[in-house]
Amino acid sequence: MQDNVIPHSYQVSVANRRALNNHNSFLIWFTGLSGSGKSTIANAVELKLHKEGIKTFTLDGDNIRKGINNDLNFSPEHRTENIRRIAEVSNLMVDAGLVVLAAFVSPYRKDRERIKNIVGDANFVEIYVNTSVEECERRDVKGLYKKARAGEIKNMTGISAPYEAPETPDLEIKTENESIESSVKKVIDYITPKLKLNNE
Ligand SMILES: Nc1ncnc2c1ncn2[C@@H]1O[C@H](COP(=O)(O)OS(=O)(=O)O)[C@@H](OP(=O)(O)O)[C@H]1O
Ligand SMILES: Nc1ncnc2c1ncn2[C@@H]1O[C@H](COP(=O)(O)OP(=O)(O)O)[C@@H](O)[C@H]1O
Repeated sequence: MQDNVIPHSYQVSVANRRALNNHNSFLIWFTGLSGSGKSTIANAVELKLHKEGIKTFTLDGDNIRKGINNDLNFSPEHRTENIRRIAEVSNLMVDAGLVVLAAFVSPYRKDRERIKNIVGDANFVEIYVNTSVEECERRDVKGLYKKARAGEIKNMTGISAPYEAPETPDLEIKTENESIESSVKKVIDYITPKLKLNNE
């Protein structure tokens, strides 16, 4: 379908943009159940980076499922398409020189593999926010687990739809007996060396 689409070659490269920003650009992908802590950690990490002068952007359900992906539901096929589009948007933002933080349930391993292929292995950090479904249900931040138990929500990840945990994430955060500050510090410690430009 795209055979006759021939990309233009641009004169400003991603390396030029990174150099201008004086930091590297890449995608930090948070995966985990609803209520596991993805948004909380991503937001706090972004704030810390922003205060350090790092150019960032956060992608999450609010700006994606209510906007560009408002045609998608929670069927396996639509979740796959949801993640594919987010990966493509992330790829553009990484090319634009940003540190992108993405917080999505992203329950399927093959979909997360595809993100890595789209943005490139070197530009992808996978963080598994590992919180048990029991704890997520106790937290029930948005009341969705209650609705799922009552049969009002179908395909609820962890209850009536699968979550395929990462086997070799770059970083695993277990939030159950850990403060938010401590989880955030683990992420910051992991990504800080990656912010340095490759030629430094
Ligand atoms: N059926 C079902 N399963 C899981 N989550 C549900 C569902 N229905 C609505 N929600 C709410 O939508 C948020 C998950 O959207 P995502 O785009 O991250 O999902 S996915 O990656 O496409 O699986 C998720 O947000 P978070 O709580 O921030 O994870 C939920 O609030
Ligand atoms: N170590 C932790 N890291 C992140 N969230 C935590 C942690 N400990 C407790 N929480 C709580 O868990 C909830 C996570 O909700 P949220 O960030 O919206 O999850 P998600 O984005 O994965 O759906 C918040 O109420 C948060 O205060």
